Amino acid sequence: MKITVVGGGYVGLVSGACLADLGHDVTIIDTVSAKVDMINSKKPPIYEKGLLDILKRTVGKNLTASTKYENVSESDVSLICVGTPPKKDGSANLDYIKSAAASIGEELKKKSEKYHVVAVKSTVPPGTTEGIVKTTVLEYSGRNDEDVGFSMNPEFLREGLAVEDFMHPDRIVIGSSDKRAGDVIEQMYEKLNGDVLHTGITAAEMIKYTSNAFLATKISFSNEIGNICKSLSIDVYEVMKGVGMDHRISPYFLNAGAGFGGSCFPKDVSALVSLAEEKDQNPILLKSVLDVNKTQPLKMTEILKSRLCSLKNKKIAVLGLAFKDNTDDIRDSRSIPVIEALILEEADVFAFDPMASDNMKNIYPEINYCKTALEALKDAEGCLVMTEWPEFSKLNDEFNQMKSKIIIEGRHILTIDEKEGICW
Ligand SMILES: NC(=O)C1=CN([C@@H]2O[C@H](COP(=O)(O)OP(=O)(O)OC[C@H]3O[C@@H](n4cnc5c(N)ncnc54)[C@H](O)[C@@H]3O)[C@@H](O)[C@H]2O)C=CC1
Ligand SMILES: O=C(O)[C@H]1O[C@H](OP(=O)(O)OP(=O)(O)OC[C@H]2O[C@@H](n3ccc(=O)[nH]c3=O)[C@H](O)[C@@H]2O)[C@H](O)[C@@H](O)[C@@H]1O
Repeated sequence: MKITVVGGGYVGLVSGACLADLGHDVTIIDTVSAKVDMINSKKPPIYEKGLLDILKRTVGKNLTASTKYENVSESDVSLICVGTPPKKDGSANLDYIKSAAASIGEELKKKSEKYHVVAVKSTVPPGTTEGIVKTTVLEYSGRNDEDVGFSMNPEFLREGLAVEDFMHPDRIVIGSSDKRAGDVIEQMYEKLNGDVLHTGITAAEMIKYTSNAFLATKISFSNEIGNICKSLSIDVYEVMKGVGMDHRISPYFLNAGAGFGGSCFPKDVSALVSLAEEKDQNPILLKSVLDVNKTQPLKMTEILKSRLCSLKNKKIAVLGLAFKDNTDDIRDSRSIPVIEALILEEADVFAFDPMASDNMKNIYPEINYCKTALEALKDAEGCLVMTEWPEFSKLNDEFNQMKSKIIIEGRHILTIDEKEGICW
């Protein structure tokens, strides 16, 4: 199958590379020429485990990247994977979606014999695929919806595990305007084993928001229970282990701590709140999910301040800058409000992250970036652990180099005894 992937970011690049690895002919289109050049040189612009090997196997054979849309009309499917970032009011900015749909439409105008399916993989509010993508593609192409099909095929991959998740999905959701379009998308995934669910287009759009909102709710719920547990001197991890053994609950996403970051949970829950409010609903549960998440990281600096009295001019180690382990992505990382608070308290911040320091330097050039955890910890008076990097579990003697061993953990990752959890 010939596939055009529009947008070469986390979702587009991983999806495009994996689809090429499954044997399809794939062209990734991105407006940023530096990204396109890197992909064509087999250098992933983002870090994802396994991605480099796939690019080595496929670029120059059945995977190519381009800034031009010229191959669209020859392909069977175009997958829209551009960003849908939050606007100031929390609603989703759909400008990139509209512009991608217009460019696809212009290309489809040129050769109009071949049946083509436009599928949206980006996370979009219900109504977007039909209300914006379909109308724009049909307007710009001059075609009708008999020879262009439309689908919404949400992506559920996690950063850091993106290749693994794409290749081994729990489910493949295919929302489509008609059976023909849905069957083309199903065929695209025929080599994968996930359960396939065909739905209407708006239901598929809503499945994506609901999945992310539910996972975010599990985390904020665990954090609230964790805060209660801390006040009662109970270990929330022991509690959640017992709770998660009920198969109706499941043990996943019950890790209490500094809260959820990343480019999707905060953005998607806010967009769902905004959608609900547009329809005169008051989504109190979802608003609380965001409220718990906002206050959670600041509890860490509060605890630290209560232990040290003042943070002024004190060396504080921040371990972990990425929003989670195995990624260099710092979007909405819980370490951002923590660094902000430490700067306000005039602390001397010494940060270490195995991958994300360069990205954080662009936001906070004024703090110190260390090459090792030891460099950050040596003579520090306090330490905040912000990311669940597995290698932090191996740290032991390094903590003995601290001036005072006050260690507040926002993730349940350390194995040493002298530590305090944010909510356990
Ligand atoms: N990052 C993730 O783990 C996941 C993201 N999603 C959703 O997928 C969508 C994309 O997310 P990411 O890949 O993280 O975004 P990203 O920001 O990493 O990538 C988007 C890419 O699209 C390109 N682009 C923008 N406008 C374009 C246009 N008109 N034509 C061609 N390229 C264009 C940008 O240059 C950028 O490289 C979002 O809706 C997100 O919510 C869904 C599942 C997982
Ligand atoms: O739509 C998306 O972009 C993606 O969002 C999340 O994936 P991702 O944000 O990459 O990472 P997660 O592993 O879900 O972690 C998100 C945040 O929650 C935190 N988290 C996770 C699990 C947990 O139990 N507790 C907890 O605080 C992590 O530290 C991290 O900050 C979803 O897990 C994916 O299914 C979805 O496709």
